[in-house]
Amino acid sequence: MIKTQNVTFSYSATQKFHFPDIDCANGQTLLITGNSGTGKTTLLHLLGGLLQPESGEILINNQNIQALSTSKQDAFRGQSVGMILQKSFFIEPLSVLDNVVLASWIAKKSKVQEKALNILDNLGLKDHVHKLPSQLSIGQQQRVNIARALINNPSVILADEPTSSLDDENALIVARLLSDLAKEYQSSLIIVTHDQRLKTLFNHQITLV
Ligand SMILES: Nc1ncnc2c1ncn2[C@@H]1O[C@H](COP(=O)(O)OP(=O)(O)OP(=O)(O)O)[C@@H](O)[C@H]1O
Repeated sequence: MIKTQNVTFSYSATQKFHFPDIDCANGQTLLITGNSGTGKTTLLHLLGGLLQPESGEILINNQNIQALSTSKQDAFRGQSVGMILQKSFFIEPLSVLDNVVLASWIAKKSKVQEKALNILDNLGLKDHVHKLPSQLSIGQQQRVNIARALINNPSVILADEPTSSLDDENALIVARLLSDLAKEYQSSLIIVTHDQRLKTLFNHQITLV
């Protein structure tokens, strides 16, 4: 689960964000919407530890992240948070499979080839595991991104606009897949998006203004 209380953040003295509190249980999906510039990506980066809040608390599995030292925060997040960023960043000379295995090596110092193959298979990428990421379509690359975020069984999955570059059919497939996987893995899934197509799919929503 992930919860926040009174989280604030500023990039400058003239622009202060005061975010609504979040409460997302295991297996649940929370959709965060809002117009451009309302702070969706900023909030996701705060939840993922890429930014530090000015004040307030972020609790993952009841652990207050800010109470940990910086190195412990990094280790904790590496093991308990999976991030799916808007743009896919792969190690281009490595195969799809090796890109996913590498994510487990970085976070846990273990190489989990079988598990990576299973997840990629679940995501319909069985025939593509030995290809280079650049040989896949954008929708397929997005699914590799998802596999990489899931390889360490994260308690929390954070997805930034995971469907905005996809056509209607693939957008719905990816959104449903993410939500189904969150249920299966009992992870909390947070999706930030301005993709109106997702609004009808999820009951649990917050709109930033
Ligand atoms: N690194 C930064 N330095 C200064 N200001 C920033 C930085 N990143 C974002 N901002 C500002 O913070 C505000 C919120 O940006 P953010 O990217 O979180 O919004 P968003 O809701 O995700 O927007 P979009 O839907 O367009 O991606 C914007 O006004 C933006 O210009």
